[in-house]
Amino acid sequence: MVTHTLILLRHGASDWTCKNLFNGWVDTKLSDKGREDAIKAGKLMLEHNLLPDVVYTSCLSRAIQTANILLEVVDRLSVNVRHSWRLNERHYGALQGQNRKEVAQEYGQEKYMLWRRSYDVAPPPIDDDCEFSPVHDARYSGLPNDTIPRTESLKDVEARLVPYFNDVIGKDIKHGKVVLVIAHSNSLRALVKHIDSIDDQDIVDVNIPNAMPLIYELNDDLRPVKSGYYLDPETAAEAAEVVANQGN
Ligand SMILES: O=C(O)[C@@H](CO)OP(=O)(O)O
Repeated sequence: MVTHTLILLRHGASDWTCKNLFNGWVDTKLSDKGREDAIKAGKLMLEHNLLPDVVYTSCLSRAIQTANILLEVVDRLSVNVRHSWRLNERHYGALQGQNRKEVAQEYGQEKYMLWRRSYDVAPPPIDDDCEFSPVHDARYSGLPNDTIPRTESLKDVEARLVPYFNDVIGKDIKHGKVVLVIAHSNSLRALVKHIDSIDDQDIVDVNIPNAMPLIYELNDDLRPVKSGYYLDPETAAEAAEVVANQGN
């Protein structure tokens, strides 16, 4: 049976992640640590001879910066990098720009975790006149106004992302290209949920660490031949635990 390689990677740490702020669709940039994260991820992929033929990223700078740094490390700056808003982080609504710890303290741990990790509960929506709203951002000017989210649950992310995975990214995978997808904590949770057929309840416990390559071998139907695995499972598990506890 022919299998195809898909590599999923969350961008390196952003400047806001380091300050414990919710990012969402806000165009935060990589921190110094995030740049180092991207270099390490590239080196690890090089060590394992996992070299992308094509890269898909979101429209957000932290993912694009990660792609650029990583491609330089693996000496593949010439590969196509395709951007899509469908790979963007989940829109965190009115929580964008707020401190995780303060949100947890103000609304309580249960609500905080419901907003952060539940499948179908979205945070309160952002106002269009808020400085963190994407409605006036030129990169989304081609989208109908009602397609631009004001908040999203993981379910909403899955709905906008899975068709793009199946119809666009999937085409390259089926053509035998090694595909690297560089996205975000929650857009990758939605993708992993879809690929691994994870239950709505169980996805609550899945956390994706920054810049840890997660490898899938897929068949022609884009179904996993075996479950996804991290190239450095121990470090990935520790880093996922840190993500899970952010804000506690
Ligand atoms: O801030 C965000 O948008 C995400 C990380 O990118 O946060 P969390 O992991 O808490 O969902």
